[in-house]
Amino acid sequence: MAFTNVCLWTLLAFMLTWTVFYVTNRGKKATQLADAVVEEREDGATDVIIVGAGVGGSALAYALAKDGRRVHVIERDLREPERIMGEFMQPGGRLMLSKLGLEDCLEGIDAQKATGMTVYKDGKEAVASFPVDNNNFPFDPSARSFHNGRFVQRLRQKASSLPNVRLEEGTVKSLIEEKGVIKGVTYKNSAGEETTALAPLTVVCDGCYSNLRRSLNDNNAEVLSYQVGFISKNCQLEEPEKLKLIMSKPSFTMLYQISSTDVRCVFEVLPNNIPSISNGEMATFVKNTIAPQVPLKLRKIFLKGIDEGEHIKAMPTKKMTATLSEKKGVILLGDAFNMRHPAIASGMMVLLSDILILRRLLQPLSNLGNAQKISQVIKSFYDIRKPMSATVNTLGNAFSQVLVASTDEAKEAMRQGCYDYLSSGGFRTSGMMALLGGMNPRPISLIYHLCAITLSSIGHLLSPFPSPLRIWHSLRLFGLAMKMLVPHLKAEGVSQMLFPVNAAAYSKSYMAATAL
Ligand SMILES: Cc1cc2nc3c(=O)[nH]c(=O)nc-3n(C[C@H](O)[C@H](O)[C@H](O)COP(=O)(O)OP(=O)(O)OC[C@H]3O[C@@H](n4cnc5c(N)ncnc54)[C@H](O)[C@@H]3O)c2cc1C
Repeated sequence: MAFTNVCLWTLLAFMLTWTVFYVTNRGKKATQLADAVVEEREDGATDVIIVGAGVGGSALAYALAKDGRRVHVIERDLREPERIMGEFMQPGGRLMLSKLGLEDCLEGIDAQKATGMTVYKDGKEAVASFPVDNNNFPFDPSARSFHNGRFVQRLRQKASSLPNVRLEEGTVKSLIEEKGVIKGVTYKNSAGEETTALAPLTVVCDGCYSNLRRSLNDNNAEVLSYQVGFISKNCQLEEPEKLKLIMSKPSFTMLYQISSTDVRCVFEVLPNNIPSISNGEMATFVKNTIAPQVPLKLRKIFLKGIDEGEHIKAMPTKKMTATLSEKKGVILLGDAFNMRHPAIASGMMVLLSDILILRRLLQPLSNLGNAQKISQVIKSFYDIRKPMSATVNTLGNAFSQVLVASTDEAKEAMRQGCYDYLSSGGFRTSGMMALLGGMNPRPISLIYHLCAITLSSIGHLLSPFPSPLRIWHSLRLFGLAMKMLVPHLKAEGVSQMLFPVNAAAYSKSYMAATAL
């Protein structure tokens, strides 16, 4: 007893000493920072240069200009983009848009309401809806799907309608750097002249093919697969409010309404086996391999686009963990900063959440020329974004792996388990849909549901009785699940992800009903 008491008191004393040391040290650091001689730059009329006016660059330009910053956005091509990415805005993303005052950019573009999805596997189907009674989500629980280019144009118009935003067509060639501080960019303007722009802060938001990232960090994107898509025009899906997810082979196929008359058809192919689009092999692959797996009631619409010779496009799907740059005076954002598999269509949501966080952190700074303070902002930004970004990144990467068909019994059991879980209704379905919709960005909930899927898949595999072979497959399935989850957790930072206070703070600040 006496020994236990001594141990407890020693531990308490240690913790008290550590706390006092930590608090004092933090105080000292803060004072040092305030006293530090910081370089205040006066670079003329611009506060922020933004490279790229895609989803992120345009939204950020609007947010910062609303706070009074003078923003110069340089975009390579101001025509309406035609892409097969960024066509589905999750409910969580719509909440972020509304907090940024940009919700009206989803209006006037014939965007379609989506309330969930219908999942198809081996002749069976199940409906999974976004939960309508989620007390933690203070917004309309529905998504919107649309032509990405129309949405981007609305964002650009909205940003450039502000007098303190200058949106210019030009291609940024390089960043101007002096002693580790980014001072601006060199770019080719629409007249073809090489010129420069200077500002105390440069935000690089040049998308998934970013050229500028290389001069800021050595982060490399990993190509996971390709998404191949085309549009079937002048048609409407049965129950158009539900995205159709088909668990096909080699991986998933999706159909969703992107306007009142256009249906996006998209499927995934693995990197080592991509039929050529230009010589017609892809169209044949669609007809002979993918179409027969599309349920009969959807097949006519699926084939319509191919039969009418609609353009087929392929996009690499990539993943890249977020890494901070050592350089000062610069922020990387959007796909140039962080990417996850797009199976759960959430890249824009993470990006808009990032913009909200950055905007809030930058608001107290009267002058963006204090490179040291900007560095502090970036470090805080990196931590605050974790609940949303880590949940979405881990879910996207794990979900995409589960959706790949396999002849391996353990992998297939996991895939079946995922279908069963999503189609079971009740708490399991609503929990997963809240995660997929960005309505509950809590890593701990994600881990809970991923573990539950694993355990129910194992239960399924062992039934009706646990033979030695079934036990062996179950153990392998468990190993696979760990292999799927652990690297993602490690990449996102276990402690940052699992510390529940971070998620609670994020929800309180960024998911609350109140405007920012
Ligand atoms: C196949 C696929 C499907 C996806 N589907 C979805 C989805 O349904 N929902 C979702 O939320 N997310 C989805 N995503 C992710 C989402 O599209 C991205 O996260 C989002 O578009 C990133 O926005 P961004 O502003 O970083 O980049 P972008 O929107 O790509 O914008 C980058 C801009 O920078 C410009 N630019 C590039 N280089 C230069 C330069 N040197 N100088 C000047 N300008 C330059 C480009 O022209 C472009 O306008 C998908 C991704 C993929 C790959």
